[in-house]
Amino acid sequence: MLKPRPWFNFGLRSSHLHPTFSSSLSFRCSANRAPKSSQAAAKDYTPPELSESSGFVQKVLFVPPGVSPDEVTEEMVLPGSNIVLGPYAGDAKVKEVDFVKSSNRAKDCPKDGRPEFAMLGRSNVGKSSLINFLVRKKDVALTSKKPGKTQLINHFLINKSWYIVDLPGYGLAFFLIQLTYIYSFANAPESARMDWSSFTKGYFLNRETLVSVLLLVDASVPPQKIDLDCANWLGRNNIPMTFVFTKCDKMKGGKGKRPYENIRDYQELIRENYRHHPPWIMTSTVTGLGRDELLLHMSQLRNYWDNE
Ligand SMILES: Nc1nc2c(ncn2[C@@H]2O[C@H](COP(=O)(O)OP(=O)(O)OP(=O)(O)O)[C@@H](O)[C@H]2O)c(=O)[nH]1
Ligand SMILES: [Mg+2]
Repeated sequence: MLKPRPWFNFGLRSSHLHPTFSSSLSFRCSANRAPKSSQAAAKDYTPPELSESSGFVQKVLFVPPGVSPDEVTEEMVLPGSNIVLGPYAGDAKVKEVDFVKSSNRAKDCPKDGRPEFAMLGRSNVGKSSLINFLVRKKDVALTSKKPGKTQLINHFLINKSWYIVDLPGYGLAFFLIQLTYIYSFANAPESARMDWSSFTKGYFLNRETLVSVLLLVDASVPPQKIDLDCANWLGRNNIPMTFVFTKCDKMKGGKGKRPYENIRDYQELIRENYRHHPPWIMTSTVTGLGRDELLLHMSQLRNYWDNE
């Protein structure tokens, strides 16, 4: 039996064709106020006006267990995110990390019942780097400039009490095809694009101790259909997720969009599919953006999980 995770009922729409509420999330990052660095990007993003109804708060902010939407104030929203900090947050420091094992099937993963967070995202999005960043160690998880580095389900035990799980990336074919400029693949059916191995899918569908997926999305490129497909697949299967935008330090020049613009575009697409916006947060392993905030978010989910 999967433990209920009531904080993650985002209400995935059955059809992607019916956006029911308009674009009400107020990004105050206008083109005239383009931030100079990614840190500035996070600071420049201000949460929506909280004077509006609690229904509005629920649509754009992630309100965790223990918090009523009516009591949310701007100070409670973690910088560079839509995440409200609640009473379950705490004990967010990483004091020690141990690599436990690599598994090639969900069945072989640790069975000690400890809660875990899984890193999911396209190959090369920065999953392994984010783990090293969170635990402040260089080489706990192996990273590479070339996609396809992580091939198994890798469990890292934090403070002897919870796990971060590194996974192989999806979309390797997509990545290679993009490189060779064959864009037709982008129009392939979802099933064809969701090319990550069935063992990874088995992990998501059967892992009882999974508190949340961290779905990593590269903020330095425009929204990719494969990432939206992945979010929808998780939503359809009631698997809780947090969007973690990576590489927020990368600044595009010329016509290239800046990370916060890509994030805004991505969120507009997500909003079409969900009644409540899932939690999201901006990060950069280069500038340190989002580390403490993400750990706090993970702590509130984990502590709630532990107490239920
Ligand atoms: N500029 C920048 N580069 C990053 C960031 N995070 C990761 N990278 C780089 O992205 C590349 C891929 O990182 P990995 O962590 O190996 O990516 P992965 O998602 O684990 O890739 P697979 O194991 O192939 O699925 C490496 O060259 C990293 O240095 C970031 O926040 N900013
Ligand atoms: Mg990796």
